[in-house]
Amino acid sequence: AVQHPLWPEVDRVVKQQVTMAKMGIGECGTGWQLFAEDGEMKMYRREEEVDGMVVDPLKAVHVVKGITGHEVCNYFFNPKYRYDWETTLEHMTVLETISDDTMVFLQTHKRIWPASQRDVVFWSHMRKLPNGQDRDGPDMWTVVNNSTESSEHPANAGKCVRIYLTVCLLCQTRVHPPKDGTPISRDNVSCKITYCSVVNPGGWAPASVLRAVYKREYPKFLKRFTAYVVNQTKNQPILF
Ligand SMILES: CCCCCc1ccc(-c2ccc(S(=O)(=O)CCO)cc2)cc1CCc1ccccn1
Repeated sequence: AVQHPLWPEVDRVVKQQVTMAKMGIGECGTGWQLFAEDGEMKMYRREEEVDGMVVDPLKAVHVVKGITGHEVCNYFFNPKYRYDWETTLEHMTVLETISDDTMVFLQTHKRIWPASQRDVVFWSHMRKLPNGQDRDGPDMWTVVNNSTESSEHPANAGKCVRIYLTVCLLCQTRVHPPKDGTPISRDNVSCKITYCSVVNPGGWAPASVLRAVYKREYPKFLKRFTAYVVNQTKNQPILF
């Protein structure tokens, strides 16, 4: 089949992001600070600035009972659910459907005072990853979102400041088979979620405002999103 022009970049960025997401916090270099903790969820950030702008990389690790990596990635990737869980989303447009696992989105996020409103254009790709070493272990699933250009939606042409991001959601399903050989239920599965993001806020925004936004919004986003997936799947057959 003829390759889409974005495909080589998608494949390269996905492999690069998954490799980094798999690395433990200790292996990801120094300077990571734990800035939020809630039960199984631990959120780290590194304070980094590029041209005086805050671009703090973020890495969150969470373990959620009762859901699988395939289910988590489906609800994160599929646009039809996004308004249900993405609290700061004002508008989302699918600019292009490249394939059933690769799409291009335009999103405008609600304005956060005193900064100006932001928008973002990114490709989003969902993929099952071979689990390599242990053949019979459950697979890993990932969704990678990466900023891209759109000639129809040039950056900073309207009221919004264009942000640039790379996001990786990496999910590993864990199955704890019941001792008595009964069929596996949702009580026997859990999902280890690693969420990595680097966001360049585009135009200038005060470092204190950005860091306050991230400190408030990221824990809220991950808790709300995972609770949403638990609620959506609880009475459905398990999707491995
Ligand atoms: C002055 C504020 C400037 C930054 C605002 C900003 C930046 C990035 C994003 C954002 C974060 C995650 C994604 S995603 O993981 O791809 C999921 C699909 O939506 C896409 C966009 C959002 C927001 C708005 C504030 C904010 C910060 C975190 C989390 C949520 N909201």
